Amino acid sequence: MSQSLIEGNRLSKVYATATGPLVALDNVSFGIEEGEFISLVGPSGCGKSTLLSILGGLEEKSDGTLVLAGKHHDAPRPDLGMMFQTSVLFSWRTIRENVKLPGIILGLDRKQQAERCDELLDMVGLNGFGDRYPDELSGGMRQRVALARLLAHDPRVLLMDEPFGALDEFTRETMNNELLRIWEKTGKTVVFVTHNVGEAVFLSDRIFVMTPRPGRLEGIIDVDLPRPRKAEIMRDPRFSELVFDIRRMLGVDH
Ligand SMILES: Nc1ncnc2c1ncn2[C@@H]1O[C@H](COP(=O)(O)OP(=O)(O)OP(=O)(O)O)[C@@H](O)[C@H]1O
Repeated sequence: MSQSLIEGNRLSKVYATATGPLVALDNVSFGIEEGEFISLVGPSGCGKSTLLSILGGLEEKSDGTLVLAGKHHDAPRPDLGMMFQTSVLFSWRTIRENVKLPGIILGLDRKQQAERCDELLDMVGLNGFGDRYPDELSGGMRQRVALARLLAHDPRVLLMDEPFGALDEFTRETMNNELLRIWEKTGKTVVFVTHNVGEAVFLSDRIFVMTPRPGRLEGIIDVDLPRPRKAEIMRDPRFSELVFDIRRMLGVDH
């Protein structure tokens, strides 16, 4: 059987805390295929960020194995990119300089990076904003910059931790549409953390449903909705059915 791009096998994470060991992830196994859009959903504290950090090589696992593109994986690497809820932009650098930063750190060709930066700003709808500073932009625009920066060094896998969680509902929907458009165009593999079940159904090929204490993978849901997806898909009875099934798995609708 061919190997998945990312394979987690019996992953566990135990944190040492003042009150004793805390099991944040318990025996989590999965495979993620190249080009898939995966969401991790579950209530606060079920281990979504911990799992994403382990996937990003930022956090050490306590047990289990993790393989990325056929190699054991436990440290940050250039074919991974991470994006967080707040954009962590450098306020003294222009938007263009912020977007180019990962490429500079990785020592990529500066001319190519400059061209790519302009293409990316265009792609995220920020054409003409390259010389502005982060403080001059709205929260939604700053997350667009973060998205362009995430793509700047052309990582194979995008790890996104509630990237639009701090945005208002309308901006979040716009960003979700943009993300899907970019994902369809670039064919990246995405792992996306969210509390929002509707957002996960709208975006994903498959949803990893997680439950807390200890953090477990309760089940994996195939989202059998057609693509490309537009907001109208939310009117599809199958959309509501999937949202309901996931909420029930999470114990929300009794
Ligand atoms: N560095 C740490 N030290 C000790 N405990 C931690 C640490 N990081 C996370 N935890 C604990 O591990 C569990 C899982 O946390 P995690 O942040 O992964 O959950 P989450 O599902 O991402 O939550 P949220 O949706 O609120 O961000 C929680 O009980 C949390 O308190």
